[in-house]
Formats: sequence, C-alpha cells, structure tokens
Amino acid sequence: MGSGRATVWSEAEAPKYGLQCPKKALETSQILEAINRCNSTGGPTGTHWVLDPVDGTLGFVRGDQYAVALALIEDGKVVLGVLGCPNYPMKKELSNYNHQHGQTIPKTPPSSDIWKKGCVIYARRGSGRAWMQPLIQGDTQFEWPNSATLVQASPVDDPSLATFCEPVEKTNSNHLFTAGLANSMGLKNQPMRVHSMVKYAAIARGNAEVFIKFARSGYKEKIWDHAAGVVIVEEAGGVVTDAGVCPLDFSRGLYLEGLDRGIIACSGPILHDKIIGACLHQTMSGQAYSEKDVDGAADTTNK
Ligand SMILES: Nc1ncnc2c1ncn2[C@@H]1O[C@H](COP(=O)(O)OS(=O)(=O)O)[C@@H](OP(=O)(O)O)[C@H]1O
Ligand SMILES: [Mg+2]
Repeated sequence: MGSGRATVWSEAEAPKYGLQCPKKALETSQILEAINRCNSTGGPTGTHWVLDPVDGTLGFVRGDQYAVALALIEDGKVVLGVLGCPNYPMKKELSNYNHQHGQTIPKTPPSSDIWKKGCVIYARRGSGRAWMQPLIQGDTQFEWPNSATLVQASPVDDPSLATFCEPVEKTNSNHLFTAGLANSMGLKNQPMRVHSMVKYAAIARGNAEVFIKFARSGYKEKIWDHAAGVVIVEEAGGVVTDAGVCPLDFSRGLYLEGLDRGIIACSGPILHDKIIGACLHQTMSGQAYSEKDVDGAADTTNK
C-alpha cells in the first residue's frame, strides 16, 4: 500500500478532506490491521468500499504489472473507481513491450527512471470523464487538478487494427477460446497478455481496444478484481458486459454472481457488438469453452 512516507502524507492531508487525522502516524502493520478489520460482504444495499491492495499478485511478484484497486459501491452500483498502476508509466504504451516474452516491462529498464513513474486512473460514475495523473512520489503534494489529464478509450473500431488484452495465465482465462473469438472477429494483432486490472487501465487510456477474460466454469469472479476497472472504462467511453450482454452485477455480495461465461470490455460499442457476435458464433459452432482447453491447452504463445 505504499511507503511509510506516503502513509504520513495521506494522514497529513486528511483534514483538508474533512477527515479526522490519527493522533500518531500509523505504522504499516497498523494500516494492514485496519484493512483486515473490514468485514463487509457487499450486497444490494448500503455503501461499501472495495479494495484489492495488490491486484495481479503474480505480476507484482514478477516485477511486472500490478494494480492497487479501490472502488466505492453504493446500493449495488459502482460509483467510484481508482486504479494505481505503479509500473504503468504515464507516457508509455504497454503494447510497446511484451508480445514475445509475456512481460510488459523490459528486462533492462530504460536509462531514465520512467519505470518508477506509474500512473493513477480514476473516474466517478456519471461524470463521463476518466482522469489519469502520475503516482505521487516522495514529498510531492497533491493539489487538484495537479497534472491530471483526461483519458479516453480508443476510437479504433476496425478489429484488424485493434489490440486485445487478456490475463497472462491460461489457468485464469481460456487462451484457446479467446484466440478463436479473436480470429472469428478479425482481430489480427497478437494478444497483449498483462497481469491485473492494468488491462482495464489500458482500455481506458486508449492503449488497447479489447479485454476478454473467460475463466474456467465454476470459477467465481470477485467484485474487487473488476469494480474499479469497470467504472473507469465505462466513464472513458468503453463498454463492459458479460458474454450474454448483461452489465456486471456488483449487488450480489463478494462475487459477480450470475456472470454469463466471461467478461468483455471494449473501447466502444462497435467492437463490443462484434465480440458478442463472435461469442455466439463460437457457441453455435460447438466451440464453446471447455475445461480441456484450459488444462491441456496446446498454446505456446508468450511462454
Ligand atoms: N483460476 C482462476 N481463474 C480465473 N481468475 C482467477 C483464478 N485464480 C485467481 N484468479 C483471479 O484473477 C486475478 C488475476 O487476474 P490477472 O488478469 O492478473 O491474471 S494473470 O496473472 O494475468 O493470469 C487474481 O487476482 P489477484 O489475486 O489480485 O492477483 C484472482 O482474483
Ligand atoms: Mg485481484
């Protein structure tokens, strides 16, 4: 959740936002203990904060992409989303890296300290806007609008020009099934495999057009893995639904209950319609998702 210095900074800023400042700066362990005290199970009523302190754990461990994700859910609807992406620089496109090695950060970082300068992306439901700003480092004070800039989903609606991203691990999403979808809708580019909700950030920033995740049947998607990303993509002009064209339902507890097969996030409605059509085609032609595809996938991309 950030350095001790960042913690002290947040506490010092608290009164400015009408919050009571703790008498003594909290230690890291106290912050973790406070997070652990949370016991809400979500649901259709009330106000709930949803936090994924390290989303994309594997990416974090590998020194690759991960996110710190915070969302506010009111009466079952996500009203606010914030994604901190410490390894996603303001000015770099993820797609410049990765295809061959499944890694979005080059092994040898560029000489500048660009990789230390991640971004934060956030949006409020109904504002029609999504914002991005650099991660605040060291003693820098946050002063709205600071260097925040508006981000927008990509205008590209031609599948042959679109970039699609998906989880790195084929145990988390069926790569064979998504490759079939991509092929049948005419996506030509290699998939960009990225850990964490940085995939939603990439759609919101216009660095990719499509994010598809089809988990194995029986796996229940958790609200904290999607809440912040969904509101940010939608406010940046994108569309997010399940494969049955229903919005993701954040009102039914800790899981996205009732999710139809997988999650499809797109930069706009034209590409989204095409993927839904491709899904229907795959299902009708008997190429629907199967467990075998996940467990025994002869998929050699990004190894
Ligand atoms: N079996 C299975 N199927 C589907 N999804 C799963 C599965 N196991 C875990 N998870 C959840 O996926 C979250 C990580 O998603 P990613 O997109 O980062 O996956 S990947 O590392 O790029 O493959 C990951 O979030 P984190 O735990 O925050 O990393 C999990 O909540
Ligand atoms: Mg997660």
